[in-house]
Amino acid sequence: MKALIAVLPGDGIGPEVVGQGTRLLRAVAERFGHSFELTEAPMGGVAIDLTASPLPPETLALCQRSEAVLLGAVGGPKWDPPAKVRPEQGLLELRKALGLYANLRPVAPFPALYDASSLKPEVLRGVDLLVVRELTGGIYFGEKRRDETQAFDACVYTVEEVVRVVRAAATLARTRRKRLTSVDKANVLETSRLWRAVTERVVREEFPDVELKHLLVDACAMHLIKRPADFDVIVTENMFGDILTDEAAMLSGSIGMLPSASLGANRRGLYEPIHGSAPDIAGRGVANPYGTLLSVAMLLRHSLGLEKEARAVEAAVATSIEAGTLPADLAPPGTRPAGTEEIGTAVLAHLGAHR
Ligand SMILES: NC(=O)C1=CN([C@@H]2O[C@H](COP(=O)(O)OP(=O)(O)OC[C@H]3O[C@@H](n4cnc5c(N)ncnc54)[C@H](O)[C@@H]3O)[C@@H](O)[C@H]2O)C=CC1
Ligand SMILES: CC(C)CC(=O)C(=O)O
Ligand SMILES: [Mg+2]
Repeated sequence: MKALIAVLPGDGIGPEVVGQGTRLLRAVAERFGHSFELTEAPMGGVAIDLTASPLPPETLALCQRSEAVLLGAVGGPKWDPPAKVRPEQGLLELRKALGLYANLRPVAPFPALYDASSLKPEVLRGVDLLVVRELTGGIYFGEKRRDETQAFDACVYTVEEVVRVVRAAATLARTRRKRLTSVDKANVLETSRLWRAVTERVVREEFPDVELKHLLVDACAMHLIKRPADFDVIVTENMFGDILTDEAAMLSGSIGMLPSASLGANRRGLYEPIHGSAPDIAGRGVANPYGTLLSVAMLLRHSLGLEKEARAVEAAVATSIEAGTLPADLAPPGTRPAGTEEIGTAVLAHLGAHR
């Protein structure tokens, strides 16, 4: 198949991990007989430096005409306040402009990495959960104001915004263990009371075969590390999903392991690891690229419909991890960690074996 893929490396370790992602996409195209046209564009801090805008119109237009977007990460101290324009605004605008309201963040720790996690192996055994985070509403997109004495961030959710993300999550739950946990703060927030009522109605009327439970977000943070194997699909609002998935990443051993897919009404999707630009390790060639490589698998599956290729990538990643090719954030003490590029090379080598 032919596909146009936009590539937005971004800032910090973004270009390092995305570099391995594009190598992998080219290798998949070559080995499976596809034609992927990869076009790079600036987004985030690098775009502010070039154009004064974190999401230049040309970058947005490229993403809009592409089948999929592969992104690294944006942000860094260079663009922190007092800078007026922030790289993160570009990412929020891009998600909104592409209508990507459902952010899928799977958490399925590799057994070979149980010892790298701060949790006990017996807690991690059997963990296979999917967080569906609402991505284009809530407090990240509400009106913001600030004066000398106070600041204000509005959190707004409409019924329609909740309906569509809950439908997406329940549809995914149907393909899994049919268990959906909706996470909110309905004991305090009005938006959460709306969220809970709408979720109840949508699941009862449209997904009677899916078991629905509700959890308050603070309790969910606890249950996620106490009994993570009990969860199947979690659906939650934008900010709660952002925070809970950084926490859930610790089940997998490192934040560098988790991929994501951001989807909307059509097949076009944005694929990115869940981590940020990691300025503390940028430029050293040591960043963990596995989250990005697994995001490539999600891109192949969700936007291009290439299931066989997606599985081949996931199998190559699993083989590389089982073979002990581990970056500094995962390598056991006393072992030599593999660099970012070395990991990319190992995964390409294993891809041949998993055709
Ligand atoms: N989607 C995006 O583009 C995101 C951007 N950010 C931005 O990134 C910048 C840094 O934010 P932080 O809070 O430090 O979060 P971060 O996720 O960039 O880093 C947190 C910690 O995890 C480590 N880490 C992250 N990814 C890693 C990887 N692939 N391999 C090895 N170690 C990794 C970092 O070295 C750091 O110690 C900020 O400007 C923030 O706004 C943060 C989250 C998401
Ligand atoms: C706008 C982003 C920086 C928010 C974030 O942390 C994420 O999407 O994971
Ligand atoms: Mg985050």
